[in-house]
Amino acid sequence: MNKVEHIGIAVTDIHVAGNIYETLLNTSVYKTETVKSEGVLTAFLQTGPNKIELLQALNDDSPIARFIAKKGEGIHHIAFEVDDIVAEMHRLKSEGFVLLNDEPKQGADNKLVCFVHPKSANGVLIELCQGIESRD
Ligand SMILES: CC[C@H](C(=O)O)C(=O)SCCNC(=O)CCNC(=O)[C@H](O)C(C)(C)COP(=O)(O)OP(=O)(O)OC[C@H]1O[C@@H](n2cnc3c(N)ncnc32)[C@H](O)[C@@H]1OP(=O)(O)O
Ligand SMILES: [Co+2]
Repeated sequence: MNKVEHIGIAVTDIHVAGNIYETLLNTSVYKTETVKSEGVLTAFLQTGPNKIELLQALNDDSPIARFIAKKGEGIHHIAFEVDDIVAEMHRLKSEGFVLLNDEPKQGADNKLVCFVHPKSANGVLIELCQGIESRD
């Protein structure tokens, strides 16, 4: 695990939240992206080396919709950058962590991602991210 790649925040309206975080961080949303496979619309902001990913549900089946229904808006996950997501998935699995996908899957912002169940990490949903351009 190299560093925190982004912090994911579940929001009901990505435009309202985007304006709030642009003012708060004194920066602009640099990318919005729909990830249909995840049922999410995302918006990214960067301040220094840190990224914030705002996430709005595309439909009621979205994990974001279920999260907000249960817990309201707020921090949804912490994503870590890894060099080799397959190797990290094997390592975590061998250490007994519960992975939510068996293969890396397409994430936002040009990443391959995998999620670790919150029950494996003291109630925190963890995302592993590998930049697609860094794959050989
Ligand atoms: C990929 C695009 C983008 C990117 O960065 O590239 C993203 O980050 S997309 C983010 C959205 N996608 C995901 O979150 C995929 C992984 N998530 C899941 O598979 C589910 O959301 C899961 C399994 C974490 C929860 O599923 P579900 O909500 O259907 O189940 P429960 O409501 O029964 O939850 C089980 C248990 O976990 C607690 N929970 C749920 N979500 C979270 C969370 N984000 N953080 C912490 N805890 C969470 C929930 O409260 C239940 O606990 P319990 O004690 O039983 O109430
Ligand atoms: Co994320």
